[in-house]
Amino acid sequence: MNKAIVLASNNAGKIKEFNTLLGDMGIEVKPQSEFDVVEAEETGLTFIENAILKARNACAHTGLPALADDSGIEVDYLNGAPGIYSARFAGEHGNNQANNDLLIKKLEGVDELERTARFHCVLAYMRHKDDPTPLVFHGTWEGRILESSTGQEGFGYDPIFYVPECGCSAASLPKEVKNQISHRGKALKQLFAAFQKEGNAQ
Ligand SMILES: O=c1nc[nH]c2c1ncn2[C@H]1C[C@H](O)[C@@H](COP(=O)(O)OP(=O)(O)OP(=O)(O)O)O1
Ligand SMILES: [Mg+2]
Repeated sequence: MNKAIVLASNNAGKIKEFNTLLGDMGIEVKPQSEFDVVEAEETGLTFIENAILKARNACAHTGLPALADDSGIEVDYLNGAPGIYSARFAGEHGNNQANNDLLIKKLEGVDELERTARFHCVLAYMRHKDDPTPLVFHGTWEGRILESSTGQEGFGYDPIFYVPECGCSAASLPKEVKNQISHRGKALKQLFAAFQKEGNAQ
């Protein structure tokens, strides 16, 4: 029997997307809250390091394989900020409203053509806490920062992220559409292909 995979995230928005996407792939994950995993400190300087820190922490606490996601938004006009600090851009971790307000403020008066940005998602899958070869995948999603929020779906920076390929904000997209084309969707497709190649890494 396959062992359960722990999803090393406490972000409700991410967890929803993972449940849908992984469910479609026939992979079952359980959020780390079900195992009372204490949140890892994100002390890395890259998405890759932070994703591995989170996955390793969940493996260590549960003895199970774990999948972690470290993600964020890179804004060209701000030389890549907020980047790995996206969740704590305005100070308090996970205050989406404050983060979005600050980003809009920092881009006040900046021309549309200079508001380019992209989401990054790095996934790390570790089979056990000492796994020396974690599976690591990276997906990106290109867009630009809007001048105000629009749309009710998604989470985080979605209401201020304009998606040129769709002509609306990420938060205006139906969930299924976002999941197909987002940074997370792209990274997960790579993970799924690797699982299939390994003959089910679970
Ligand atoms: O699809 C997305 N749509 C909108 N915003 C997004 C997305 N993907 C990442 N983001 C933002 C949210 C948060 O500001 C940061 C992730 O920070 P990150 O540390 O990876 O996640 P987190 O602390 O919220 O949860 P956890 O570490 O428990 O997985 O990027
Ligand atoms: Mg985090």
